[in-house]
Amino acid sequence: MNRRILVSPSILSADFSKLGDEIKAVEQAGADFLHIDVMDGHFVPNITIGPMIVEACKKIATIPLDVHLMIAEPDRYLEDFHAAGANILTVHPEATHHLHRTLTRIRELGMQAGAALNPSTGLEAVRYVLAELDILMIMTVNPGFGGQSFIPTMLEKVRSAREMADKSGYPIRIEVDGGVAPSTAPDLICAGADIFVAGSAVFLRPPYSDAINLLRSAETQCRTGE
Ligand SMILES: O=C(CO)[C@H](O)[C@H](O)COP(=O)(O)O
Repeated sequence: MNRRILVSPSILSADFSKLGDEIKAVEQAGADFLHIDVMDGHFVPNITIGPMIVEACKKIATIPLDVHLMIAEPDRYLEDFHAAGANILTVHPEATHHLHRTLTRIRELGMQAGAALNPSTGLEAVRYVLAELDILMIMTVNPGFGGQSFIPTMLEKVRSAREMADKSGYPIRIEVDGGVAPSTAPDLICAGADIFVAGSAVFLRPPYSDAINLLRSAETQCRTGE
């Protein structure tokens, strides 16, 4: 297991009254990406932020913006999020009729393409688009809210996703989102995850550098079986 673990703090758990400072703080604490959860109150029950806020984040952040679209008909907004400064754009196959076309367009625009699977969605949803994928995100909670409990059966799904990605021969990263914490991180790394989205485990556990290092150090526990 030689993959470097990347940490993508989710600003959903940040203090929005001082978002700029929060972004600078997680960057200084060693975050690899900045995770931005876009929710439309339709595909998921919650409503969060749109391209305008992504654009504002881009003015502050120097690390890549990892934008997760939890919205219906994401194809309508790919250009907007690209213009706003997204570096990675992740969509849900459950929300688009033509995933292959969506992923292709994301890459054409110059962004990395991600597909996120709800807990109940099987890996078959992405099997035939692996060539178009940079990141496969396994949702380890039902999308919509921060601070939910990790769904234990998702571990097996992460393992199968890693196997499928490795067999494909494409350099696909496995990102996990939801309930990622020091208690769940070692098993997730052992199962093959290499990008951690973490909202409450970072923003609600200052100092942020300790929180991020704690998640990364789970790698050692996996290697040694501690
Ligand atoms: O997509 C999400 C929820 O739908 C999130 O990224 C969420 O912010 C993760 O939060 P936590 O780390 O607190 O579980």
